[in-house]
Amino acid sequence: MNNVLEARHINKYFKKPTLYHVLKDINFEIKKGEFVSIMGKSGCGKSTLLYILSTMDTDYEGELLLNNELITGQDRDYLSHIRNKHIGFVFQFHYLLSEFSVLENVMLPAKKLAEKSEQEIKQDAIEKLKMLNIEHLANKRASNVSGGEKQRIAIARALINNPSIIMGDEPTGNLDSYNSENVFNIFKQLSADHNLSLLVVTHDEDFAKRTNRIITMEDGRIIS
Ligand SMILES: Nc1ncnc2c1ncn2[C@@H]1O[C@H](COP(=O)(O)OP(=O)(O)OP(=O)(O)O)[C@@H](O)[C@H]1O
Repeated sequence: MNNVLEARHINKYFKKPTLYHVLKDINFEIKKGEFVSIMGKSGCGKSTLLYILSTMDTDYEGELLLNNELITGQDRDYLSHIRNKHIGFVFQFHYLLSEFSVLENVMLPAKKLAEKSEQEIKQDAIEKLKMLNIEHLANKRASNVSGGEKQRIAIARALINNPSIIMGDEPTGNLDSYNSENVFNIFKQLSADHNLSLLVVTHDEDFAKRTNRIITMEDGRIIS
């Protein structure tokens, strides 16, 4: 009952250029507060799986549940709403809008959700920046901060709607070891102190070893 995310018998086929069975009977669950990593060689299907789990790709077989609600088969508008409300994303590249301020970047997903006033959203964004020790950057342009700071801003943005789960696709892939460690510690703290679930695709074994659980994929299957 405590599952935030559940994948049941997920299969995925790419139909072009030839039929390719890319995900093969994927089953797993992520509990509240769990910090889980996904590892596997290049091409084993990690990004394809993350795309499905994040509700972006709906062309698959099987069932996906988010907070015990069946997500599979819901229409696009509903999925977009669910995604914005319950899932925070942190990518290898931060995708911040460079001409906007740091504060405006963090506020954007909450504005899109449109459930709070501008003033409330601003307060929430400042609170997230404080949580990540980057409140002093609030009024800087996003283009004028360092790489490590950009990733912390991206994490603040991922947290703005108080999601149930953070999904990361190589979130430390573009960072040096100091900043990677920083991101790891932030994730660890979010899971331990805020009971947030995290699911992170990574090639970094040192990072993965220190998460609660490693899901290892090989040739489209979970092997451990
Ligand atoms: N749109 C597509 N059409 C056909 N095949 C695809 C498509 N997207 C990915 N693939 C293939 O599916 C397989 C899984 O790709 P995926 O990107 O999920 O791997 P990955 O484990 O994330 O790899 P990496 O670690 O390099 O990011 C690969 O063989 C890839 O070439």
